[in-house]
Amino acid sequence: MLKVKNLYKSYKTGNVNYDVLKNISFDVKKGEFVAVMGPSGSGKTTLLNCISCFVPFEKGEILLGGENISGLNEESLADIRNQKLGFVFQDFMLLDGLSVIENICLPQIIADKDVTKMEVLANKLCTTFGISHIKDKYPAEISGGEKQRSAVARALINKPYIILADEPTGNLDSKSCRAVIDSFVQAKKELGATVFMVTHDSFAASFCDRVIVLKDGEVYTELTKTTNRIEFMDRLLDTLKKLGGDDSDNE
Ligand SMILES: Nc1ncnc2c1ncn2[C@@H]1O[C@H](COP(=O)(O)OP(=O)(O)OP(=O)(O)O)[C@@H](O)[C@H]1O
Repeated sequence: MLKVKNLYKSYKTGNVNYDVLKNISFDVKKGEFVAVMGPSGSGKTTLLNCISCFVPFEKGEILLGGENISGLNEESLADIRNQKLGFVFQDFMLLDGLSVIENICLPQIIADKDVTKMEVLANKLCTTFGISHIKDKYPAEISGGEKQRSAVARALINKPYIILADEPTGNLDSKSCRAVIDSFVQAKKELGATVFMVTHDSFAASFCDRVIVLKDGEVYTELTKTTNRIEFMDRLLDTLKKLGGDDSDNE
């Protein structure tokens, strides 16, 4: 579903080039729930932004559903962003002037889809994520967890290849955090969704199938859940502790 091959990305500050991503390679299979973790500054957001087609990269390849996005023009990248990617952001990015159901329909409206069909799809997603009772409310009238579940529903309405989530639990209390993670797990189980999430939160990451750990712009290690969530979280915390990062602060 997602293939990253020998990816390099640098930023130029003055005359100096800083290598931020160095020879990153990994795959995410259809229906997998994968997290990216690592210390602050290790390149997680930059990696997500490259996959999101938001920032260009110098070397390497990113394939989405088999299609190589390197070298595509801005118009094609915009199409990919709208039709093949679903986004869930830390601060929800719901439009205040639209109701929950209108927010969920937004990617379909942008893609100029049929209104009746989009309403059917949006209502189904509301049922799946248990937000039918708030679908006519506005973002200011719903809780943080409900906002995130609405954002997950919106990310899924165009049936994207993959959902990209940037710190989706970062602003939430533990109950709302759990609601968001449950909605990803549900999207994976019931809709076969593929989810790729950047997080500092080992509790959230412990619900994933696999965690890619970055250090100084390189893949330090990949951890796969083999037995149960608690054992996986212990291994994650051990690994993050060895890195000396700031990611073991959620327990
Ligand atoms: N637009 C930019 N211009 C120059 N340098 C940048 C830019 N964006 C990020 N960087 C640098 O790239 C490195 C990686 O940043 P990035 O935001 O990807 O790390 P991160 O792992 O997501 O960090 P955090 O966990 O703190 O969010 C950092 O050293 C950062 O200062």
